Amino acid sequence: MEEESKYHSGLSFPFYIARSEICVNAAGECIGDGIFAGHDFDAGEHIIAMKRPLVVSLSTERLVDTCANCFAWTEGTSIGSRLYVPEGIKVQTCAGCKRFRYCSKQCQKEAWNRGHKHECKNLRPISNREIPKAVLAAMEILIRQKHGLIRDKDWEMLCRLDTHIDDFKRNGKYAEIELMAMGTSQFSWTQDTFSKDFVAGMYARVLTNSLTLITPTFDPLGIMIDPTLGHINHSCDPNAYIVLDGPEPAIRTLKPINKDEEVYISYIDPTNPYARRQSELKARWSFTCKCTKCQKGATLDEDKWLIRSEKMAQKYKDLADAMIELEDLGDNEANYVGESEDEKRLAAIQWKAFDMYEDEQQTVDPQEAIKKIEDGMRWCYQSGLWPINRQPYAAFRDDIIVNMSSVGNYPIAFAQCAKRYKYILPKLYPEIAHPLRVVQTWQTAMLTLYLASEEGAMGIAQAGVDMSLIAYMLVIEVKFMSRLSHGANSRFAKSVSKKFDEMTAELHAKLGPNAEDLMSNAIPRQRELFMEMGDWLQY
Ligand SMILES: C[S@@+](CC[C@H](N)C(=O)[O-])C[C@H]1O[C@@H](n2cnc3c(N)ncnc32)[C@H](O)[C@@H]1O
Repeated sequence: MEEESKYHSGLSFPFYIARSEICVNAAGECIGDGIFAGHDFDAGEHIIAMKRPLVVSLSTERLVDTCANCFAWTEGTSIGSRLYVPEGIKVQTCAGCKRFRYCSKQCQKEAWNRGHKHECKNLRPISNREIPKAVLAAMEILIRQKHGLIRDKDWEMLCRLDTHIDDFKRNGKYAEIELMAMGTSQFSWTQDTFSKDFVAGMYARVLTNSLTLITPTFDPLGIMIDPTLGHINHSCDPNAYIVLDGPEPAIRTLKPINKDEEVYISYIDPTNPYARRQSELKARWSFTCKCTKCQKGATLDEDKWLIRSEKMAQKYKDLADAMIELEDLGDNEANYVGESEDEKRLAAIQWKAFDMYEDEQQTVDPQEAIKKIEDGMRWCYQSGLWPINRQPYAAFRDDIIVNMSSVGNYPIAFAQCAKRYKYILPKLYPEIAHPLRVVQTWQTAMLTLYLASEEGAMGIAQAGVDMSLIAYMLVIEVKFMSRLSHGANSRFAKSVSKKFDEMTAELHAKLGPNAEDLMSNAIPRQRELFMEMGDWLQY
């Protein structure tokens, strides 16, 4: 790989692929590979950075506003937290296929040469048809291989990834795989090259080995499949993560990793309770997770309730009983709490919370989503069962911030950010340069800055509060942490640095020659005031 040689010159190769002890079958035999550190790494370093994943497929909603080559998402956030996207950028539809859009002639040309020229004409007659992203990804893989556009080494590594066909046959989903594979063959015009079974295997491989394509601020854009990235195994207590800098994915370390230690990322939200993590991994990736965290079972913070199940208010016991009677909660393994009657009630209450969460996540209209999120947050809060950092209570809060911002209710979004900053981020992401902690702090900083620019900070600032200094304090934090979370040369870290420079210049102009002293004296007090704002809202 040409990109490999530029890293760690003088050091041994940064990673290697070998048999992993975590992937074992029922007989205890190692049946899978993983990625291992080629030398020692500190936290906040990158292990691999590559030019782009082998194949990417944008989700249907993102096809209209995202460049299919460099993945620049052109819709700006109202609070400016996506400053890494060049200003004024727009995407234009490919005149041939009318499906993909590009932000420049250069991007269109790169995609064309990478393989689009072999599919563009064939996609034209089906331009109005919605094609699932996994089918589009499998189509691209087959087309590129048919035309000799995938390197032998990549193809060989890709084909080594497990298809999990036997699991699909066992869980009754194979018929669906075959159907999708038929579409993949037909739309890609590769029936002459690849057998039906081979295509079914490749489609299944995409389903079980793809990762989420994300922006540098972790908004999901689609899926990516890559032979190297696809070899990284999962842990609910990962020592690494994947971050994208435009089209360039990098594996970065969350914790120090010693030479020959296995590198793990998390395929799911590792802040979820034990049973939910297990069930999600089993359903989507067909394995029973035995990572160090799962070995501790439901004993960690993610599984703590505020009170014991038998202490639940009678009202909630009654509601739970009604739910158990009405809903089919028999197969409720993702919410498993325990065997007693009260624990089963607790599982039903939790089921309802996650059901509400999944429903609001599917809701496109922000006003409607806000109503659903508020119902969900109230459910968690008023039940008296949820610690503030237990899921999905914490995840509801992330969504209320996004939706309140998108309808222009910045004061509430801000107060929720303050609560999250004070109570949730340090608990859920104890590593200070955890990429989600950094990105959410950045979102808070930009929201604060926006409010600082509004007359009277839209009525939220109280005596003594200086919103621009609070924003500055948060930007300083992100500036230092983003070097570790995203890399000093990443577009994200550079856009944060640029914002920091602009804010520094403005504050100097406003405060005069003693600006530095004035700021360093005032910031600790502003931090205290910001922390107090974390208690403004009841929930
Ligand atoms: C993206 S692949 C990772 C590479 C894979 N080990 C291989 O050799 O092809 C995902 C698959 O790896 C296995 N796997 C990943 N993490 C695992 C874990 N923590 N425990 C058991 N199996 C795991 C599962 O079979 C899963 O479906």
